[in-house]
Amino acid sequence: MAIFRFPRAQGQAAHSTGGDTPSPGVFDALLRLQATLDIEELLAHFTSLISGELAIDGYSYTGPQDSAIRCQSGHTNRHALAYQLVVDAEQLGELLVYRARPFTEHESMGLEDMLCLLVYPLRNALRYQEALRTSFTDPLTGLGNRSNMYPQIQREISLSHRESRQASLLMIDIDHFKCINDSHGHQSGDQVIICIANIIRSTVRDFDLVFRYGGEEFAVLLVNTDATRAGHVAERLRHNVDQHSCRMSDGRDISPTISIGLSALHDHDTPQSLIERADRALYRAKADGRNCVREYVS
Ligand SMILES: Nc1nc2c(ncn2[C@@H]2O[C@H](COP(=O)(O)OP(=O)(O)OP(=O)(O)O)[C@@H](O)[C@H]2O)c(=O)[nH]1
Repeated sequence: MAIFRFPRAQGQAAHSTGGDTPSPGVFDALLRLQATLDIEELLAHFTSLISGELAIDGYSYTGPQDSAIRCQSGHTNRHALAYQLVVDAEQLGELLVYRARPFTEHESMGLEDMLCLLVYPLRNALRYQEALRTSFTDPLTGLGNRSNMYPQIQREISLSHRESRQASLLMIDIDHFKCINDSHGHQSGDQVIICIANIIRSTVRDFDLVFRYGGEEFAVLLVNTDATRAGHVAERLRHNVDQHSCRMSDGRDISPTISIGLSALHDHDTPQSLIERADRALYRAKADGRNCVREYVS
């Protein structure tokens, strides 16, 4: 894979001979590339821009490490041009374009000229996506945060209604967490929150939605799960936490417990009404002595 660095070093100047003033077509393409922060849309503009010079069958793009960004369009084929994109030493991921016929030297030089138009808009789009991701993520646990939770639950409610499937919500609270903070310190409290978040994530399925609701409280939307099955999941989760000791960085172990409130999705639920019922069930679990699961009953 070639490394495409921008700005280019001297001697690697653009290959085109058209002078410094961009042609109206290139200027127009530049405007379109700069008008979007959506990576898929950006790459679609870019591939339509290069298609005048270079017939390709498809492309694939992988964002920088840890970004989980993957886009592809069309199909792969026998021959590929592959570039690792770097701008001002910042890694922007890898782009591959495919087709059946081999690429000529002239075509690969042409593509490299076009990549000069892509890299800054791509960097802007990646930074924007990262800012979005950060604003929706709880920095302590890496789970979705509360502002991420409402739109995601709303989306899942709509899907569940449309596809006539069930869903259930668990509200989870660490018991006597104030005592943990008071006896072991706030930092250990944070480590307990991380430990519980990890147990929750590893107990539920990958496509269930897990959020840190705030403080020592979590919410889990169990997708395609009725109240009976949600009760089993909640009990397994409670049991897993009860049986686990959280190892602190100073070597001490803390053994927290959790209380769980459960509510199944109703026909006319909003995220708020579903959360409110699960919260009431959670209060009942606390009132019943903690370290237990309670389902909302009207
Ligand atoms: N370490 C740490 N503590 C937090 C965080 N967020 C909230 N807390 C603390 O969590 C504690 C919650 O206490 P309470 O709401 O009284 O609940 P509790 O002690 O768990 O009691 P029950 O829920 O009734 O079992 C408070 O002392 C908060 O300051 C956090 O991010 N880290």
